Amino acid sequence: MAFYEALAVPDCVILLAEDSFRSKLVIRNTADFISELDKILIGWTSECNNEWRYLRTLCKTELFSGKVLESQACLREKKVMELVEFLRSKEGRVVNLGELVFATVFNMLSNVMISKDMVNLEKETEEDGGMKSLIRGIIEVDISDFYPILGKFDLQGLHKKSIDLMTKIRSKWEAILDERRNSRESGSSSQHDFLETLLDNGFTNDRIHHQENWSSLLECSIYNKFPFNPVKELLSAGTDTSTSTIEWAMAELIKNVESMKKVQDELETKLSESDYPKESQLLQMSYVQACVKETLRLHPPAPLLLPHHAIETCQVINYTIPKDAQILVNVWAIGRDPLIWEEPEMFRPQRFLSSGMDFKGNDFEFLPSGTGRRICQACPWLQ
Ligand code: HEM
Repeated sequence: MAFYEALAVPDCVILLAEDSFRSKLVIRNTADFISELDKILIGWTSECNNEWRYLRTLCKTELFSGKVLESQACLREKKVMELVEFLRSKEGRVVNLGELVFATVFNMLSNVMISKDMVNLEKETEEDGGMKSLIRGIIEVDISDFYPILGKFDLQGLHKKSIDLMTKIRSKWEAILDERRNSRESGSSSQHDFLETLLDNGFTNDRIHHQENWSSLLECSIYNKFPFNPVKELLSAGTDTSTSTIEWAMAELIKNVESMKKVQDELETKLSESDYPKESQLLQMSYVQACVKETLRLHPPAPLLLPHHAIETCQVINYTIPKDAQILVNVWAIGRDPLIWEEPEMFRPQRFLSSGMDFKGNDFEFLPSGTGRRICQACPWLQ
């Protein structure tokens, strides 16, 4: 059994597997990178400064508290039912499940954020303005986000593409903001969404857009690819992670007939008495929950988490972690470590049935949502 140690460096937690340290932790000097990240985004800011703390608290109370999540359950259930109805209407025809799940998750989140569907299940329409491909473009991973030294070579040709994308997205968001401000001014806005919370809390358009930094941000490698306001950041953080988990779960279940049968049996038994699936019923579906965990073990949507940074030099076992090192925790490798997991490459949901292990960041062998103070904001509450 590998020995794992959690080291609380201020600002981050480093996880070590004693015997295979190097393969699970990548460290590099990032002084330049860090100076770029002093601007404000929840997930990509290097510092747990006041702005980060403020946004994180705002998200916690307004989006992810038990009470808020419960009050929004019917909205998510409605979106799931729309997807089911849509699939029913396509019976016997080929559908792209990944695209449909992406649109469903995106609309779940956009309704919470701005009380609107932003993409159409059937195809991209004039109304959604091609939002789906814009968001897909933003979350395309740029290798230089993890290895900034490669940034100047723009190996994937993403630099120019990102600037075009961000300009388009910005103009769409300006229209949404203007519309909302106008309806607030005329007293006709009755929305209770996250955008309303931001406006109630005094967020100006400039602050929402980080307008004052706009031109300088375009110069820097990370910022020109990532959304500049909390609404957009949450939309992109939540959509691809959830979609990839659902796509991988379906792919694994299609390959593993026995597991698929168990899922179908559980769904049939637990859902037999209701007209439509309710989130509260998920609590009784232990096998479905085990499948989600097993999917996240094998296919974590953020295999290296987000980059962490050591704010002071420290010693971990025999290794010196230098001040300003950027730390990438390879949770993909940890999730497949043969010293921890029996038959690690196999999809075996039953391993979670008796283990009590979850993704709240307390079990260092299984960290799909990270751990410590920078743990995913949404995951610990999604049990
Ligand atoms: C399957 C679903 C998801 C997975 C596996 C996941 C995973 C992660 C991971 C690994 C991190 C970085 C943690 C670290 O570096 O220590 C993260 C951060 C974050 N996630 Fe998620 N995520 C998911 C869904 C969501 C959703 C639905 C939202 C919001 C609607 C969200 C919002 C965030 C935010 C705001 C952060 C940054 C937190 C901070 O740095 O303070 N995530 N997530």
